Amino acid sequence: MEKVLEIKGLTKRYRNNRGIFDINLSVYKGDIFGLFGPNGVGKTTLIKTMTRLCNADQGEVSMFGYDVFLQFEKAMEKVGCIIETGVSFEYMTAFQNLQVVSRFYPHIPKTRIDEVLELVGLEKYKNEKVKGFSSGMKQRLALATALFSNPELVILDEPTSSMDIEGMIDFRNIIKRLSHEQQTTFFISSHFIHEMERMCNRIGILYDGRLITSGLVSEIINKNESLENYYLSQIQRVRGDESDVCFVREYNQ
Ligand SMILES: Nc1ncnc2c1ncn2[C@@H]1O[C@H](COP(=O)(O)OP(=O)(O)OP(=O)(O)O)[C@@H](O)[C@H]1O
Repeated sequence: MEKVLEIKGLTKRYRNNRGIFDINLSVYKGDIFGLFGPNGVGKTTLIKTMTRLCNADQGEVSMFGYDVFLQFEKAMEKVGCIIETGVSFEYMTAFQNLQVVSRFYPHIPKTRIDEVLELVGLEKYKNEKVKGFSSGMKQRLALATALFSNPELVILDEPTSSMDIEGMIDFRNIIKRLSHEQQTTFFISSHFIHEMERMCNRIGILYDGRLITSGLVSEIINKNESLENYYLSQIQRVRGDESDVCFVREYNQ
C-alpha cells in the first residue's frame, strides 16, 4: 500500500493550552480517511497544522513522501483542500469563480470548469451569482474548487456541515466514485458519525486534541455493532468513567 500522508508526533498547543497533541497517523492511496470528533476537539487545528496554515510546535508531516515543513510546494503539488469555509466571490457566478481558479492551472483545459460543475451537481446554476446560493450550494462550489486540478489527495474540513440529505448523498457518491475509479485519496473531517460509517474505509477518532484510536471501518464494524458504539466505548475507555456515556446510550433507546 502506497502511503500518501504520514503524520508523526504532531503537536500544536495554543496559549490557552488547547490544541492537538502527539498525533500519529497514516493514510494510504485510495483511502477515504475520516477524522471524527465532536465540536472543539481539534479537527480544524489538525488540518491547519498539517497543511502549514498554522505553525506546529513539534512533529513531522509528509505528503507523497515530501516533508510539508521543508518541501511545502512539492508536498502540496497534488493536494486539493477546503479548510474551514471555501472562499468564493459572491458577486461572480459559479462559472466565473471557477474561471478564477482555472487561472492558477494554465495547463488544465477550460472544459474542466463544466466538468467539475457537473460533478458536484451545480451545472444548472452555473450562471447564477454565488450571493444567491444556499450554504449547501456554496459547499458544492467549494468542492468543485478543491477538485478542479484533479488532485490525488483531497483534504476537506467539515465539507457537508450545511448540506441537506441529497447534498450529503451526492457528496458521498462523488467521493466514493473518485476513490474507486481514480484512486483519489481523501482526508475528511466531520462530526457526522453515520455519514463517516457509510463513506470512509479508515477512521481516526479525535478527543480532547488526541487521536485516541484509528483503524479500518470494516474491522471496527465487525467487532462492534456500529461506529457509534465503538466511539462510545473508546470515549469510555479514555475517560475512565461510565456515567455520561451510559446516559447517552439510555437516552437513545
Ligand atoms: N486560535 C486559537 N487560539 C486559541 N484556541 C483556539 C484557537 N483555535 C482553536 N482553538 C481551540 O482549540 C480547540 C480545538 O478547536 P478546533 O477548531 O480545532 O476544533 P474542531 O474539532 O475543528 O471544532 P468544530 O467541530 O466545532 O469545528 C477548541 O477548544 C478551540 O476553542
